[in-house]
Amino acid sequence: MKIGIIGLGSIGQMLVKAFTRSKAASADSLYVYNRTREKAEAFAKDWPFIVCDSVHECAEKVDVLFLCTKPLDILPVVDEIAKDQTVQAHLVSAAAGVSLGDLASRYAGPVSKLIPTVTSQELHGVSLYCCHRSVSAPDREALISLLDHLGKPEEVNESTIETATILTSSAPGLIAGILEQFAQAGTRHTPELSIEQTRRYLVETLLGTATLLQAENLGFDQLIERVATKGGITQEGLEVLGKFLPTAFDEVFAMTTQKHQLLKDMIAQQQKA
Ligand SMILES: O=C(O)[C@@H]1CCC=N1
Repeated sequence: MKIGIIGLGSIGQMLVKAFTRSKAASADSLYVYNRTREKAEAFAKDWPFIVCDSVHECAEKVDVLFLCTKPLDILPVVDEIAKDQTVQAHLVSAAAGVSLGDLASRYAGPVSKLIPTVTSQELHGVSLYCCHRSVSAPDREALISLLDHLGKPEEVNESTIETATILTSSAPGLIAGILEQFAQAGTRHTPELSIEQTRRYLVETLLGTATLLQAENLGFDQLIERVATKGGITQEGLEVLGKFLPTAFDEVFAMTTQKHQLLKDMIAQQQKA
């Protein structure tokens, strides 16, 4: 299976690293196009692949093509691919805000949507995907088995993908933001603990927490029960979180939904132009 990637931003780079590390792709089956060729050549020194000269060259060589450009660059790239009607690659757009309908309105071949996550570089994380009806069963299976290399693929429909995006793709950034606040509060409360110490404690604790949850297939409530003695210290902390976090997270979903809508409005403008 030949894999193509358009755009070497953080998601394009993550896919190159994950497909290479997991052996889903080899140096002679991975094709990459980036607007600045030098950046692709420099990256290929550490993570070897074939550097393409154009979007078209990449599209005509591969079976599946991941479009990892900014959302507003996706449709122009699809148009460039669709100009050559002999191209048959399965196009997989990795941009938020661009719908399956948008993609299918510009390209007659198979199209899918992927919401990847930066943690897939370590072969862990959820990859959200949905396939247009134009995607055949074998193309769908081939995509899922590629996504299997990135962690856990989860099929979603377009009515749930935006909320799911916050819980999977945005989440590493949001979790880092939460941990930074936690670390800063720790050092504010006890200045003898440096910010480096409090951050270090939390990173190791995060890793241990995720590993334990997974190893024993624990529910969050079961883990809480294991840590928090009834009437004990952790219980006090949990009560504070229960008071403030529901409003904070409701607001996170409200604001990110607004931003998704703004992006979809801009894509709709592109569709009209
Ligand atoms: O923050 C963003 O706009 C994108 C979508 C999800 C993760 N990154």
